[in-house]
Amino acid sequence: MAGAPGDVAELPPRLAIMLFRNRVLLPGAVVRIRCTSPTNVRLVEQELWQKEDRGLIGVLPVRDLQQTVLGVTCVLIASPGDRGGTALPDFQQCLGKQNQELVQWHPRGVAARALHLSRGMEKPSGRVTYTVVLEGWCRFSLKDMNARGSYNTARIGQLDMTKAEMEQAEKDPEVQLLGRQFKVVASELISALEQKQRTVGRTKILLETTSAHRLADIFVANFENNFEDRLAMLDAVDLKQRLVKATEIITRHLQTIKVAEKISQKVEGNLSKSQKEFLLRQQMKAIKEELGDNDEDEDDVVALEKKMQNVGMPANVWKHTQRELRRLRKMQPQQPGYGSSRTYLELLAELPWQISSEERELDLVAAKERLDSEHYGLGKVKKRIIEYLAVRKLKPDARGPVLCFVGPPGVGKTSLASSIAGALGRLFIRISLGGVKDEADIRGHRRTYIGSMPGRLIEGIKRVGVNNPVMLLDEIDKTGTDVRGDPASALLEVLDPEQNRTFNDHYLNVPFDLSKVVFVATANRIQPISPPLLDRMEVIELPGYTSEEKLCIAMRHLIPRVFDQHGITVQHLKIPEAMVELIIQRYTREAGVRNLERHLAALARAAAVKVAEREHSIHVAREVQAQTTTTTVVEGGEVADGEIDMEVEAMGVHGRDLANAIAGVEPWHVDEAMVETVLGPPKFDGKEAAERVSTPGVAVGLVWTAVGGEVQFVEATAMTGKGDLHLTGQLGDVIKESAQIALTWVRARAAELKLATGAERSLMDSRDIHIHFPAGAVPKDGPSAGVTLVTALVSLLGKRCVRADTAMTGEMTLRGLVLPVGGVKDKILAAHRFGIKRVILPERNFKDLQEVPANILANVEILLARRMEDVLHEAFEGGCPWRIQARM
Ligand SMILES: Nc1ncnc2c1ncn2[C@@H]1O[C@H](COP(=O)(O)OP(=O)(O)OP(=O)(O)O)[C@@H](O)[C@H]1O
Repeated sequence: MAGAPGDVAELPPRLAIMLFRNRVLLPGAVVRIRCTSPTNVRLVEQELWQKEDRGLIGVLPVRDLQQTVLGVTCVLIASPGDRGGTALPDFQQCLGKQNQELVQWHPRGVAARALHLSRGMEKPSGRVTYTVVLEGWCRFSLKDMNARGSYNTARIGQLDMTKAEMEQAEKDPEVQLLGRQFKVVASELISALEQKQRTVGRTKILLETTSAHRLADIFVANFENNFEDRLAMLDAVDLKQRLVKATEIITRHLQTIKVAEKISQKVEGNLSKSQKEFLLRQQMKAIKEELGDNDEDEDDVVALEKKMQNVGMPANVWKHTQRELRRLRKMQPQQPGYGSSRTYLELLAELPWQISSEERELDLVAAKERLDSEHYGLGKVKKRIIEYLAVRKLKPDARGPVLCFVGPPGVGKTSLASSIAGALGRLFIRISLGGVKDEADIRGHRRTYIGSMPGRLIEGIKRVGVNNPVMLLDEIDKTGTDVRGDPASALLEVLDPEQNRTFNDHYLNVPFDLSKVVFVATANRIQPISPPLLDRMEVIELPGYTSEEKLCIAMRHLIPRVFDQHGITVQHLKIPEAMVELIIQRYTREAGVRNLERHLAALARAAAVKVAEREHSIHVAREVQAQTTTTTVVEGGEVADGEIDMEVEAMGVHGRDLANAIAGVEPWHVDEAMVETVLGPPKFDGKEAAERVSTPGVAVGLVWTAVGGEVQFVEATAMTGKGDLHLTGQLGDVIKESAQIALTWVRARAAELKLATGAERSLMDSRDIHIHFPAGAVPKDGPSAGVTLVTALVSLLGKRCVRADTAMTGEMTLRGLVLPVGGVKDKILAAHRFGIKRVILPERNFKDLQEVPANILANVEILLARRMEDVLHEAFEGGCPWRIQARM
């Protein structure tokens, strides 16, 4: 017998029959069965095992009418788990009784051949068993059944067509169409299965190589478990009927798969978010474990959460934090945004939501002592600070004004603020606002920006770690406005007690209570501070120091502090008062004491080097001494000690120093030469004014700048031209106008002032005048140079020099009136520092003189002028050389 299953050459008229209970073998299907019942063992033995060509047997489905078990274990190899059906359709009646069992034979069966046979023995009983792999071959019909020994044989009739008949039938277009239809459904099923399991490769090959009707049997045998459907397939002898039935069964199967797929998707979707999250988390954990990754990040987040629980966040902030934490948990550390989210949460965890430093009971006497011990002078300022502290003591939650110290650099504004913190027993934090032009610097950037950060205030609060520090808003006048917003308006919110309770930093995005913070501000000038901001502060002015004050500050505060900072003591260095005075006069000309402190530090550094060297030489000298005690041998008549001395000298220590070092520590006295060695030649010699005013056309003015009062020279020169005025030296509009006024006034009074008469007059008017303000890189503005400008012009045109010891200030009008100006105290101090002995002031600035220390007034002669003529009268040696008619 040859050919594939289904290709029927010829079937024998009689076949031994094996009964398949509730199961159907279809042509092309392969099953493995284990035969243990005596009937089947005998059948296999006689019909298959003992026959050489391992012949054919008939497999006949039987339906159980009584649920008992036959001794046949049937396993469908290609479709395991064949369980069979239980329904009873209209069955061709073929009742038989066997072993007391009621079964119903199906009138059609399938001839099968054994692909494989094996014989076994049951262990305890010694009974023989067979395992047979059968392949369905072709359909037959049952004509009658006879017993042959213990099993049945049956007369059969061939149902399937022969190969030739089949080829003929396949040409039928309807068969072809049905065949194609079936193959489409079959391939769809294969693709559907392919997505789920990748073991359908063999079936796919069959799809391409096998004819449709044979495939129909194979597919139903493989994919359909239903007994009735399989029976119906067995009964479908006609090709068309078979293809239709198979298409129907396979389509149904396909639908089932699709529906099952949909359902499972739906079920998956219905898993609650948290269940899904849990599942994924578990999976992630398992993967991490598998990879050996430690769970540090997760632990970190837990630690972060714990930390947050303990910082006492307000309820709304805690809610917000929880949301953010949940977001973080869902992220992978490598994911973009993880880092920023973490940094943000860390900030939330680090902010002192509830942490306040304990404010000790305020002792006003101690506070005063402290202020006095840390700062020399500043009586009025200290008084105001004590008042401020007293109010806080009586009413701790009082919303007092914000103190704003205004004054030139180095006058102690910062250190006063830190003394306030010390007196209150609070921590101190300094926020530098110099150059802040972006509102985001105060309020932070929104987190949507890359690299966003909290503002300086929140950053400061985080740094200081308590919510009630003394916060110094340093250089509040240096905040500017540009397209990036107005920092001053953000500061308004900060300084307003009504609003700062819920200060909103853009980065933080939750309100932070700044109401417990004590704010103190500093500024060099009041003018740049916006009026609303200024309105929220109480301005306390700190003018510059006199030389005497500077001397006291240096002796009492700066020198001890500088010594301490450099690790030296009075045993190492002594700076006499005269030398400090020298430094003040010749090396500094500032309102504060910052440069003075710097110079003293330079001396201390030089002393530190000396001390270190000295200690080294003592060390070396001791070694030398130790050596000299043993080295007493004379070589070539020379004493070895001499050689050793030379060796020590080579290391940079002079014999005298060494002697000193060995004798004991001598303090190093600072003298003039030493000052010059360390600080260089003096910067100011007191002769500058005299040199500069030695030619006509130069006058000495006093101006007020951000760094206090300043001495300002005005130089004027004339040249042939058209009578134009040229101005240089970075001048603002107001000062330019002052120059114009001055020139007009002088030209208008040329005759009175006897500067020019008749023809000279027109000559003078046709000359160009050039006025220059030295220190050309420094911008200058303001009206107070008016009188100086006139004086310089009169000096130029009258060809007489002004007095070198006299400086002046004052605005002037076209009528020659001298108007009062600001910053008088600073200006007088500046003049004093400069070595100027006489100062001409507008008469109405008289009241400002009360602020000037008496020792300054004793050294500087103050001349008050109401009119320009008065100024001119005092500005030149021996009074005004010209007759001036005073008129109003
Ligand atoms: N009256 C004073 N008594 C003792 N030390 C002083 C006095 N005035 C200033 N100092 C010292 O001078 C130095 C500079 O002072 P500080 O830094 O407070 O100046 P500032 O006015 O804040 O300057 P800036 O405007 O540049 O910030 C500090 O070491 C300070 O202690």
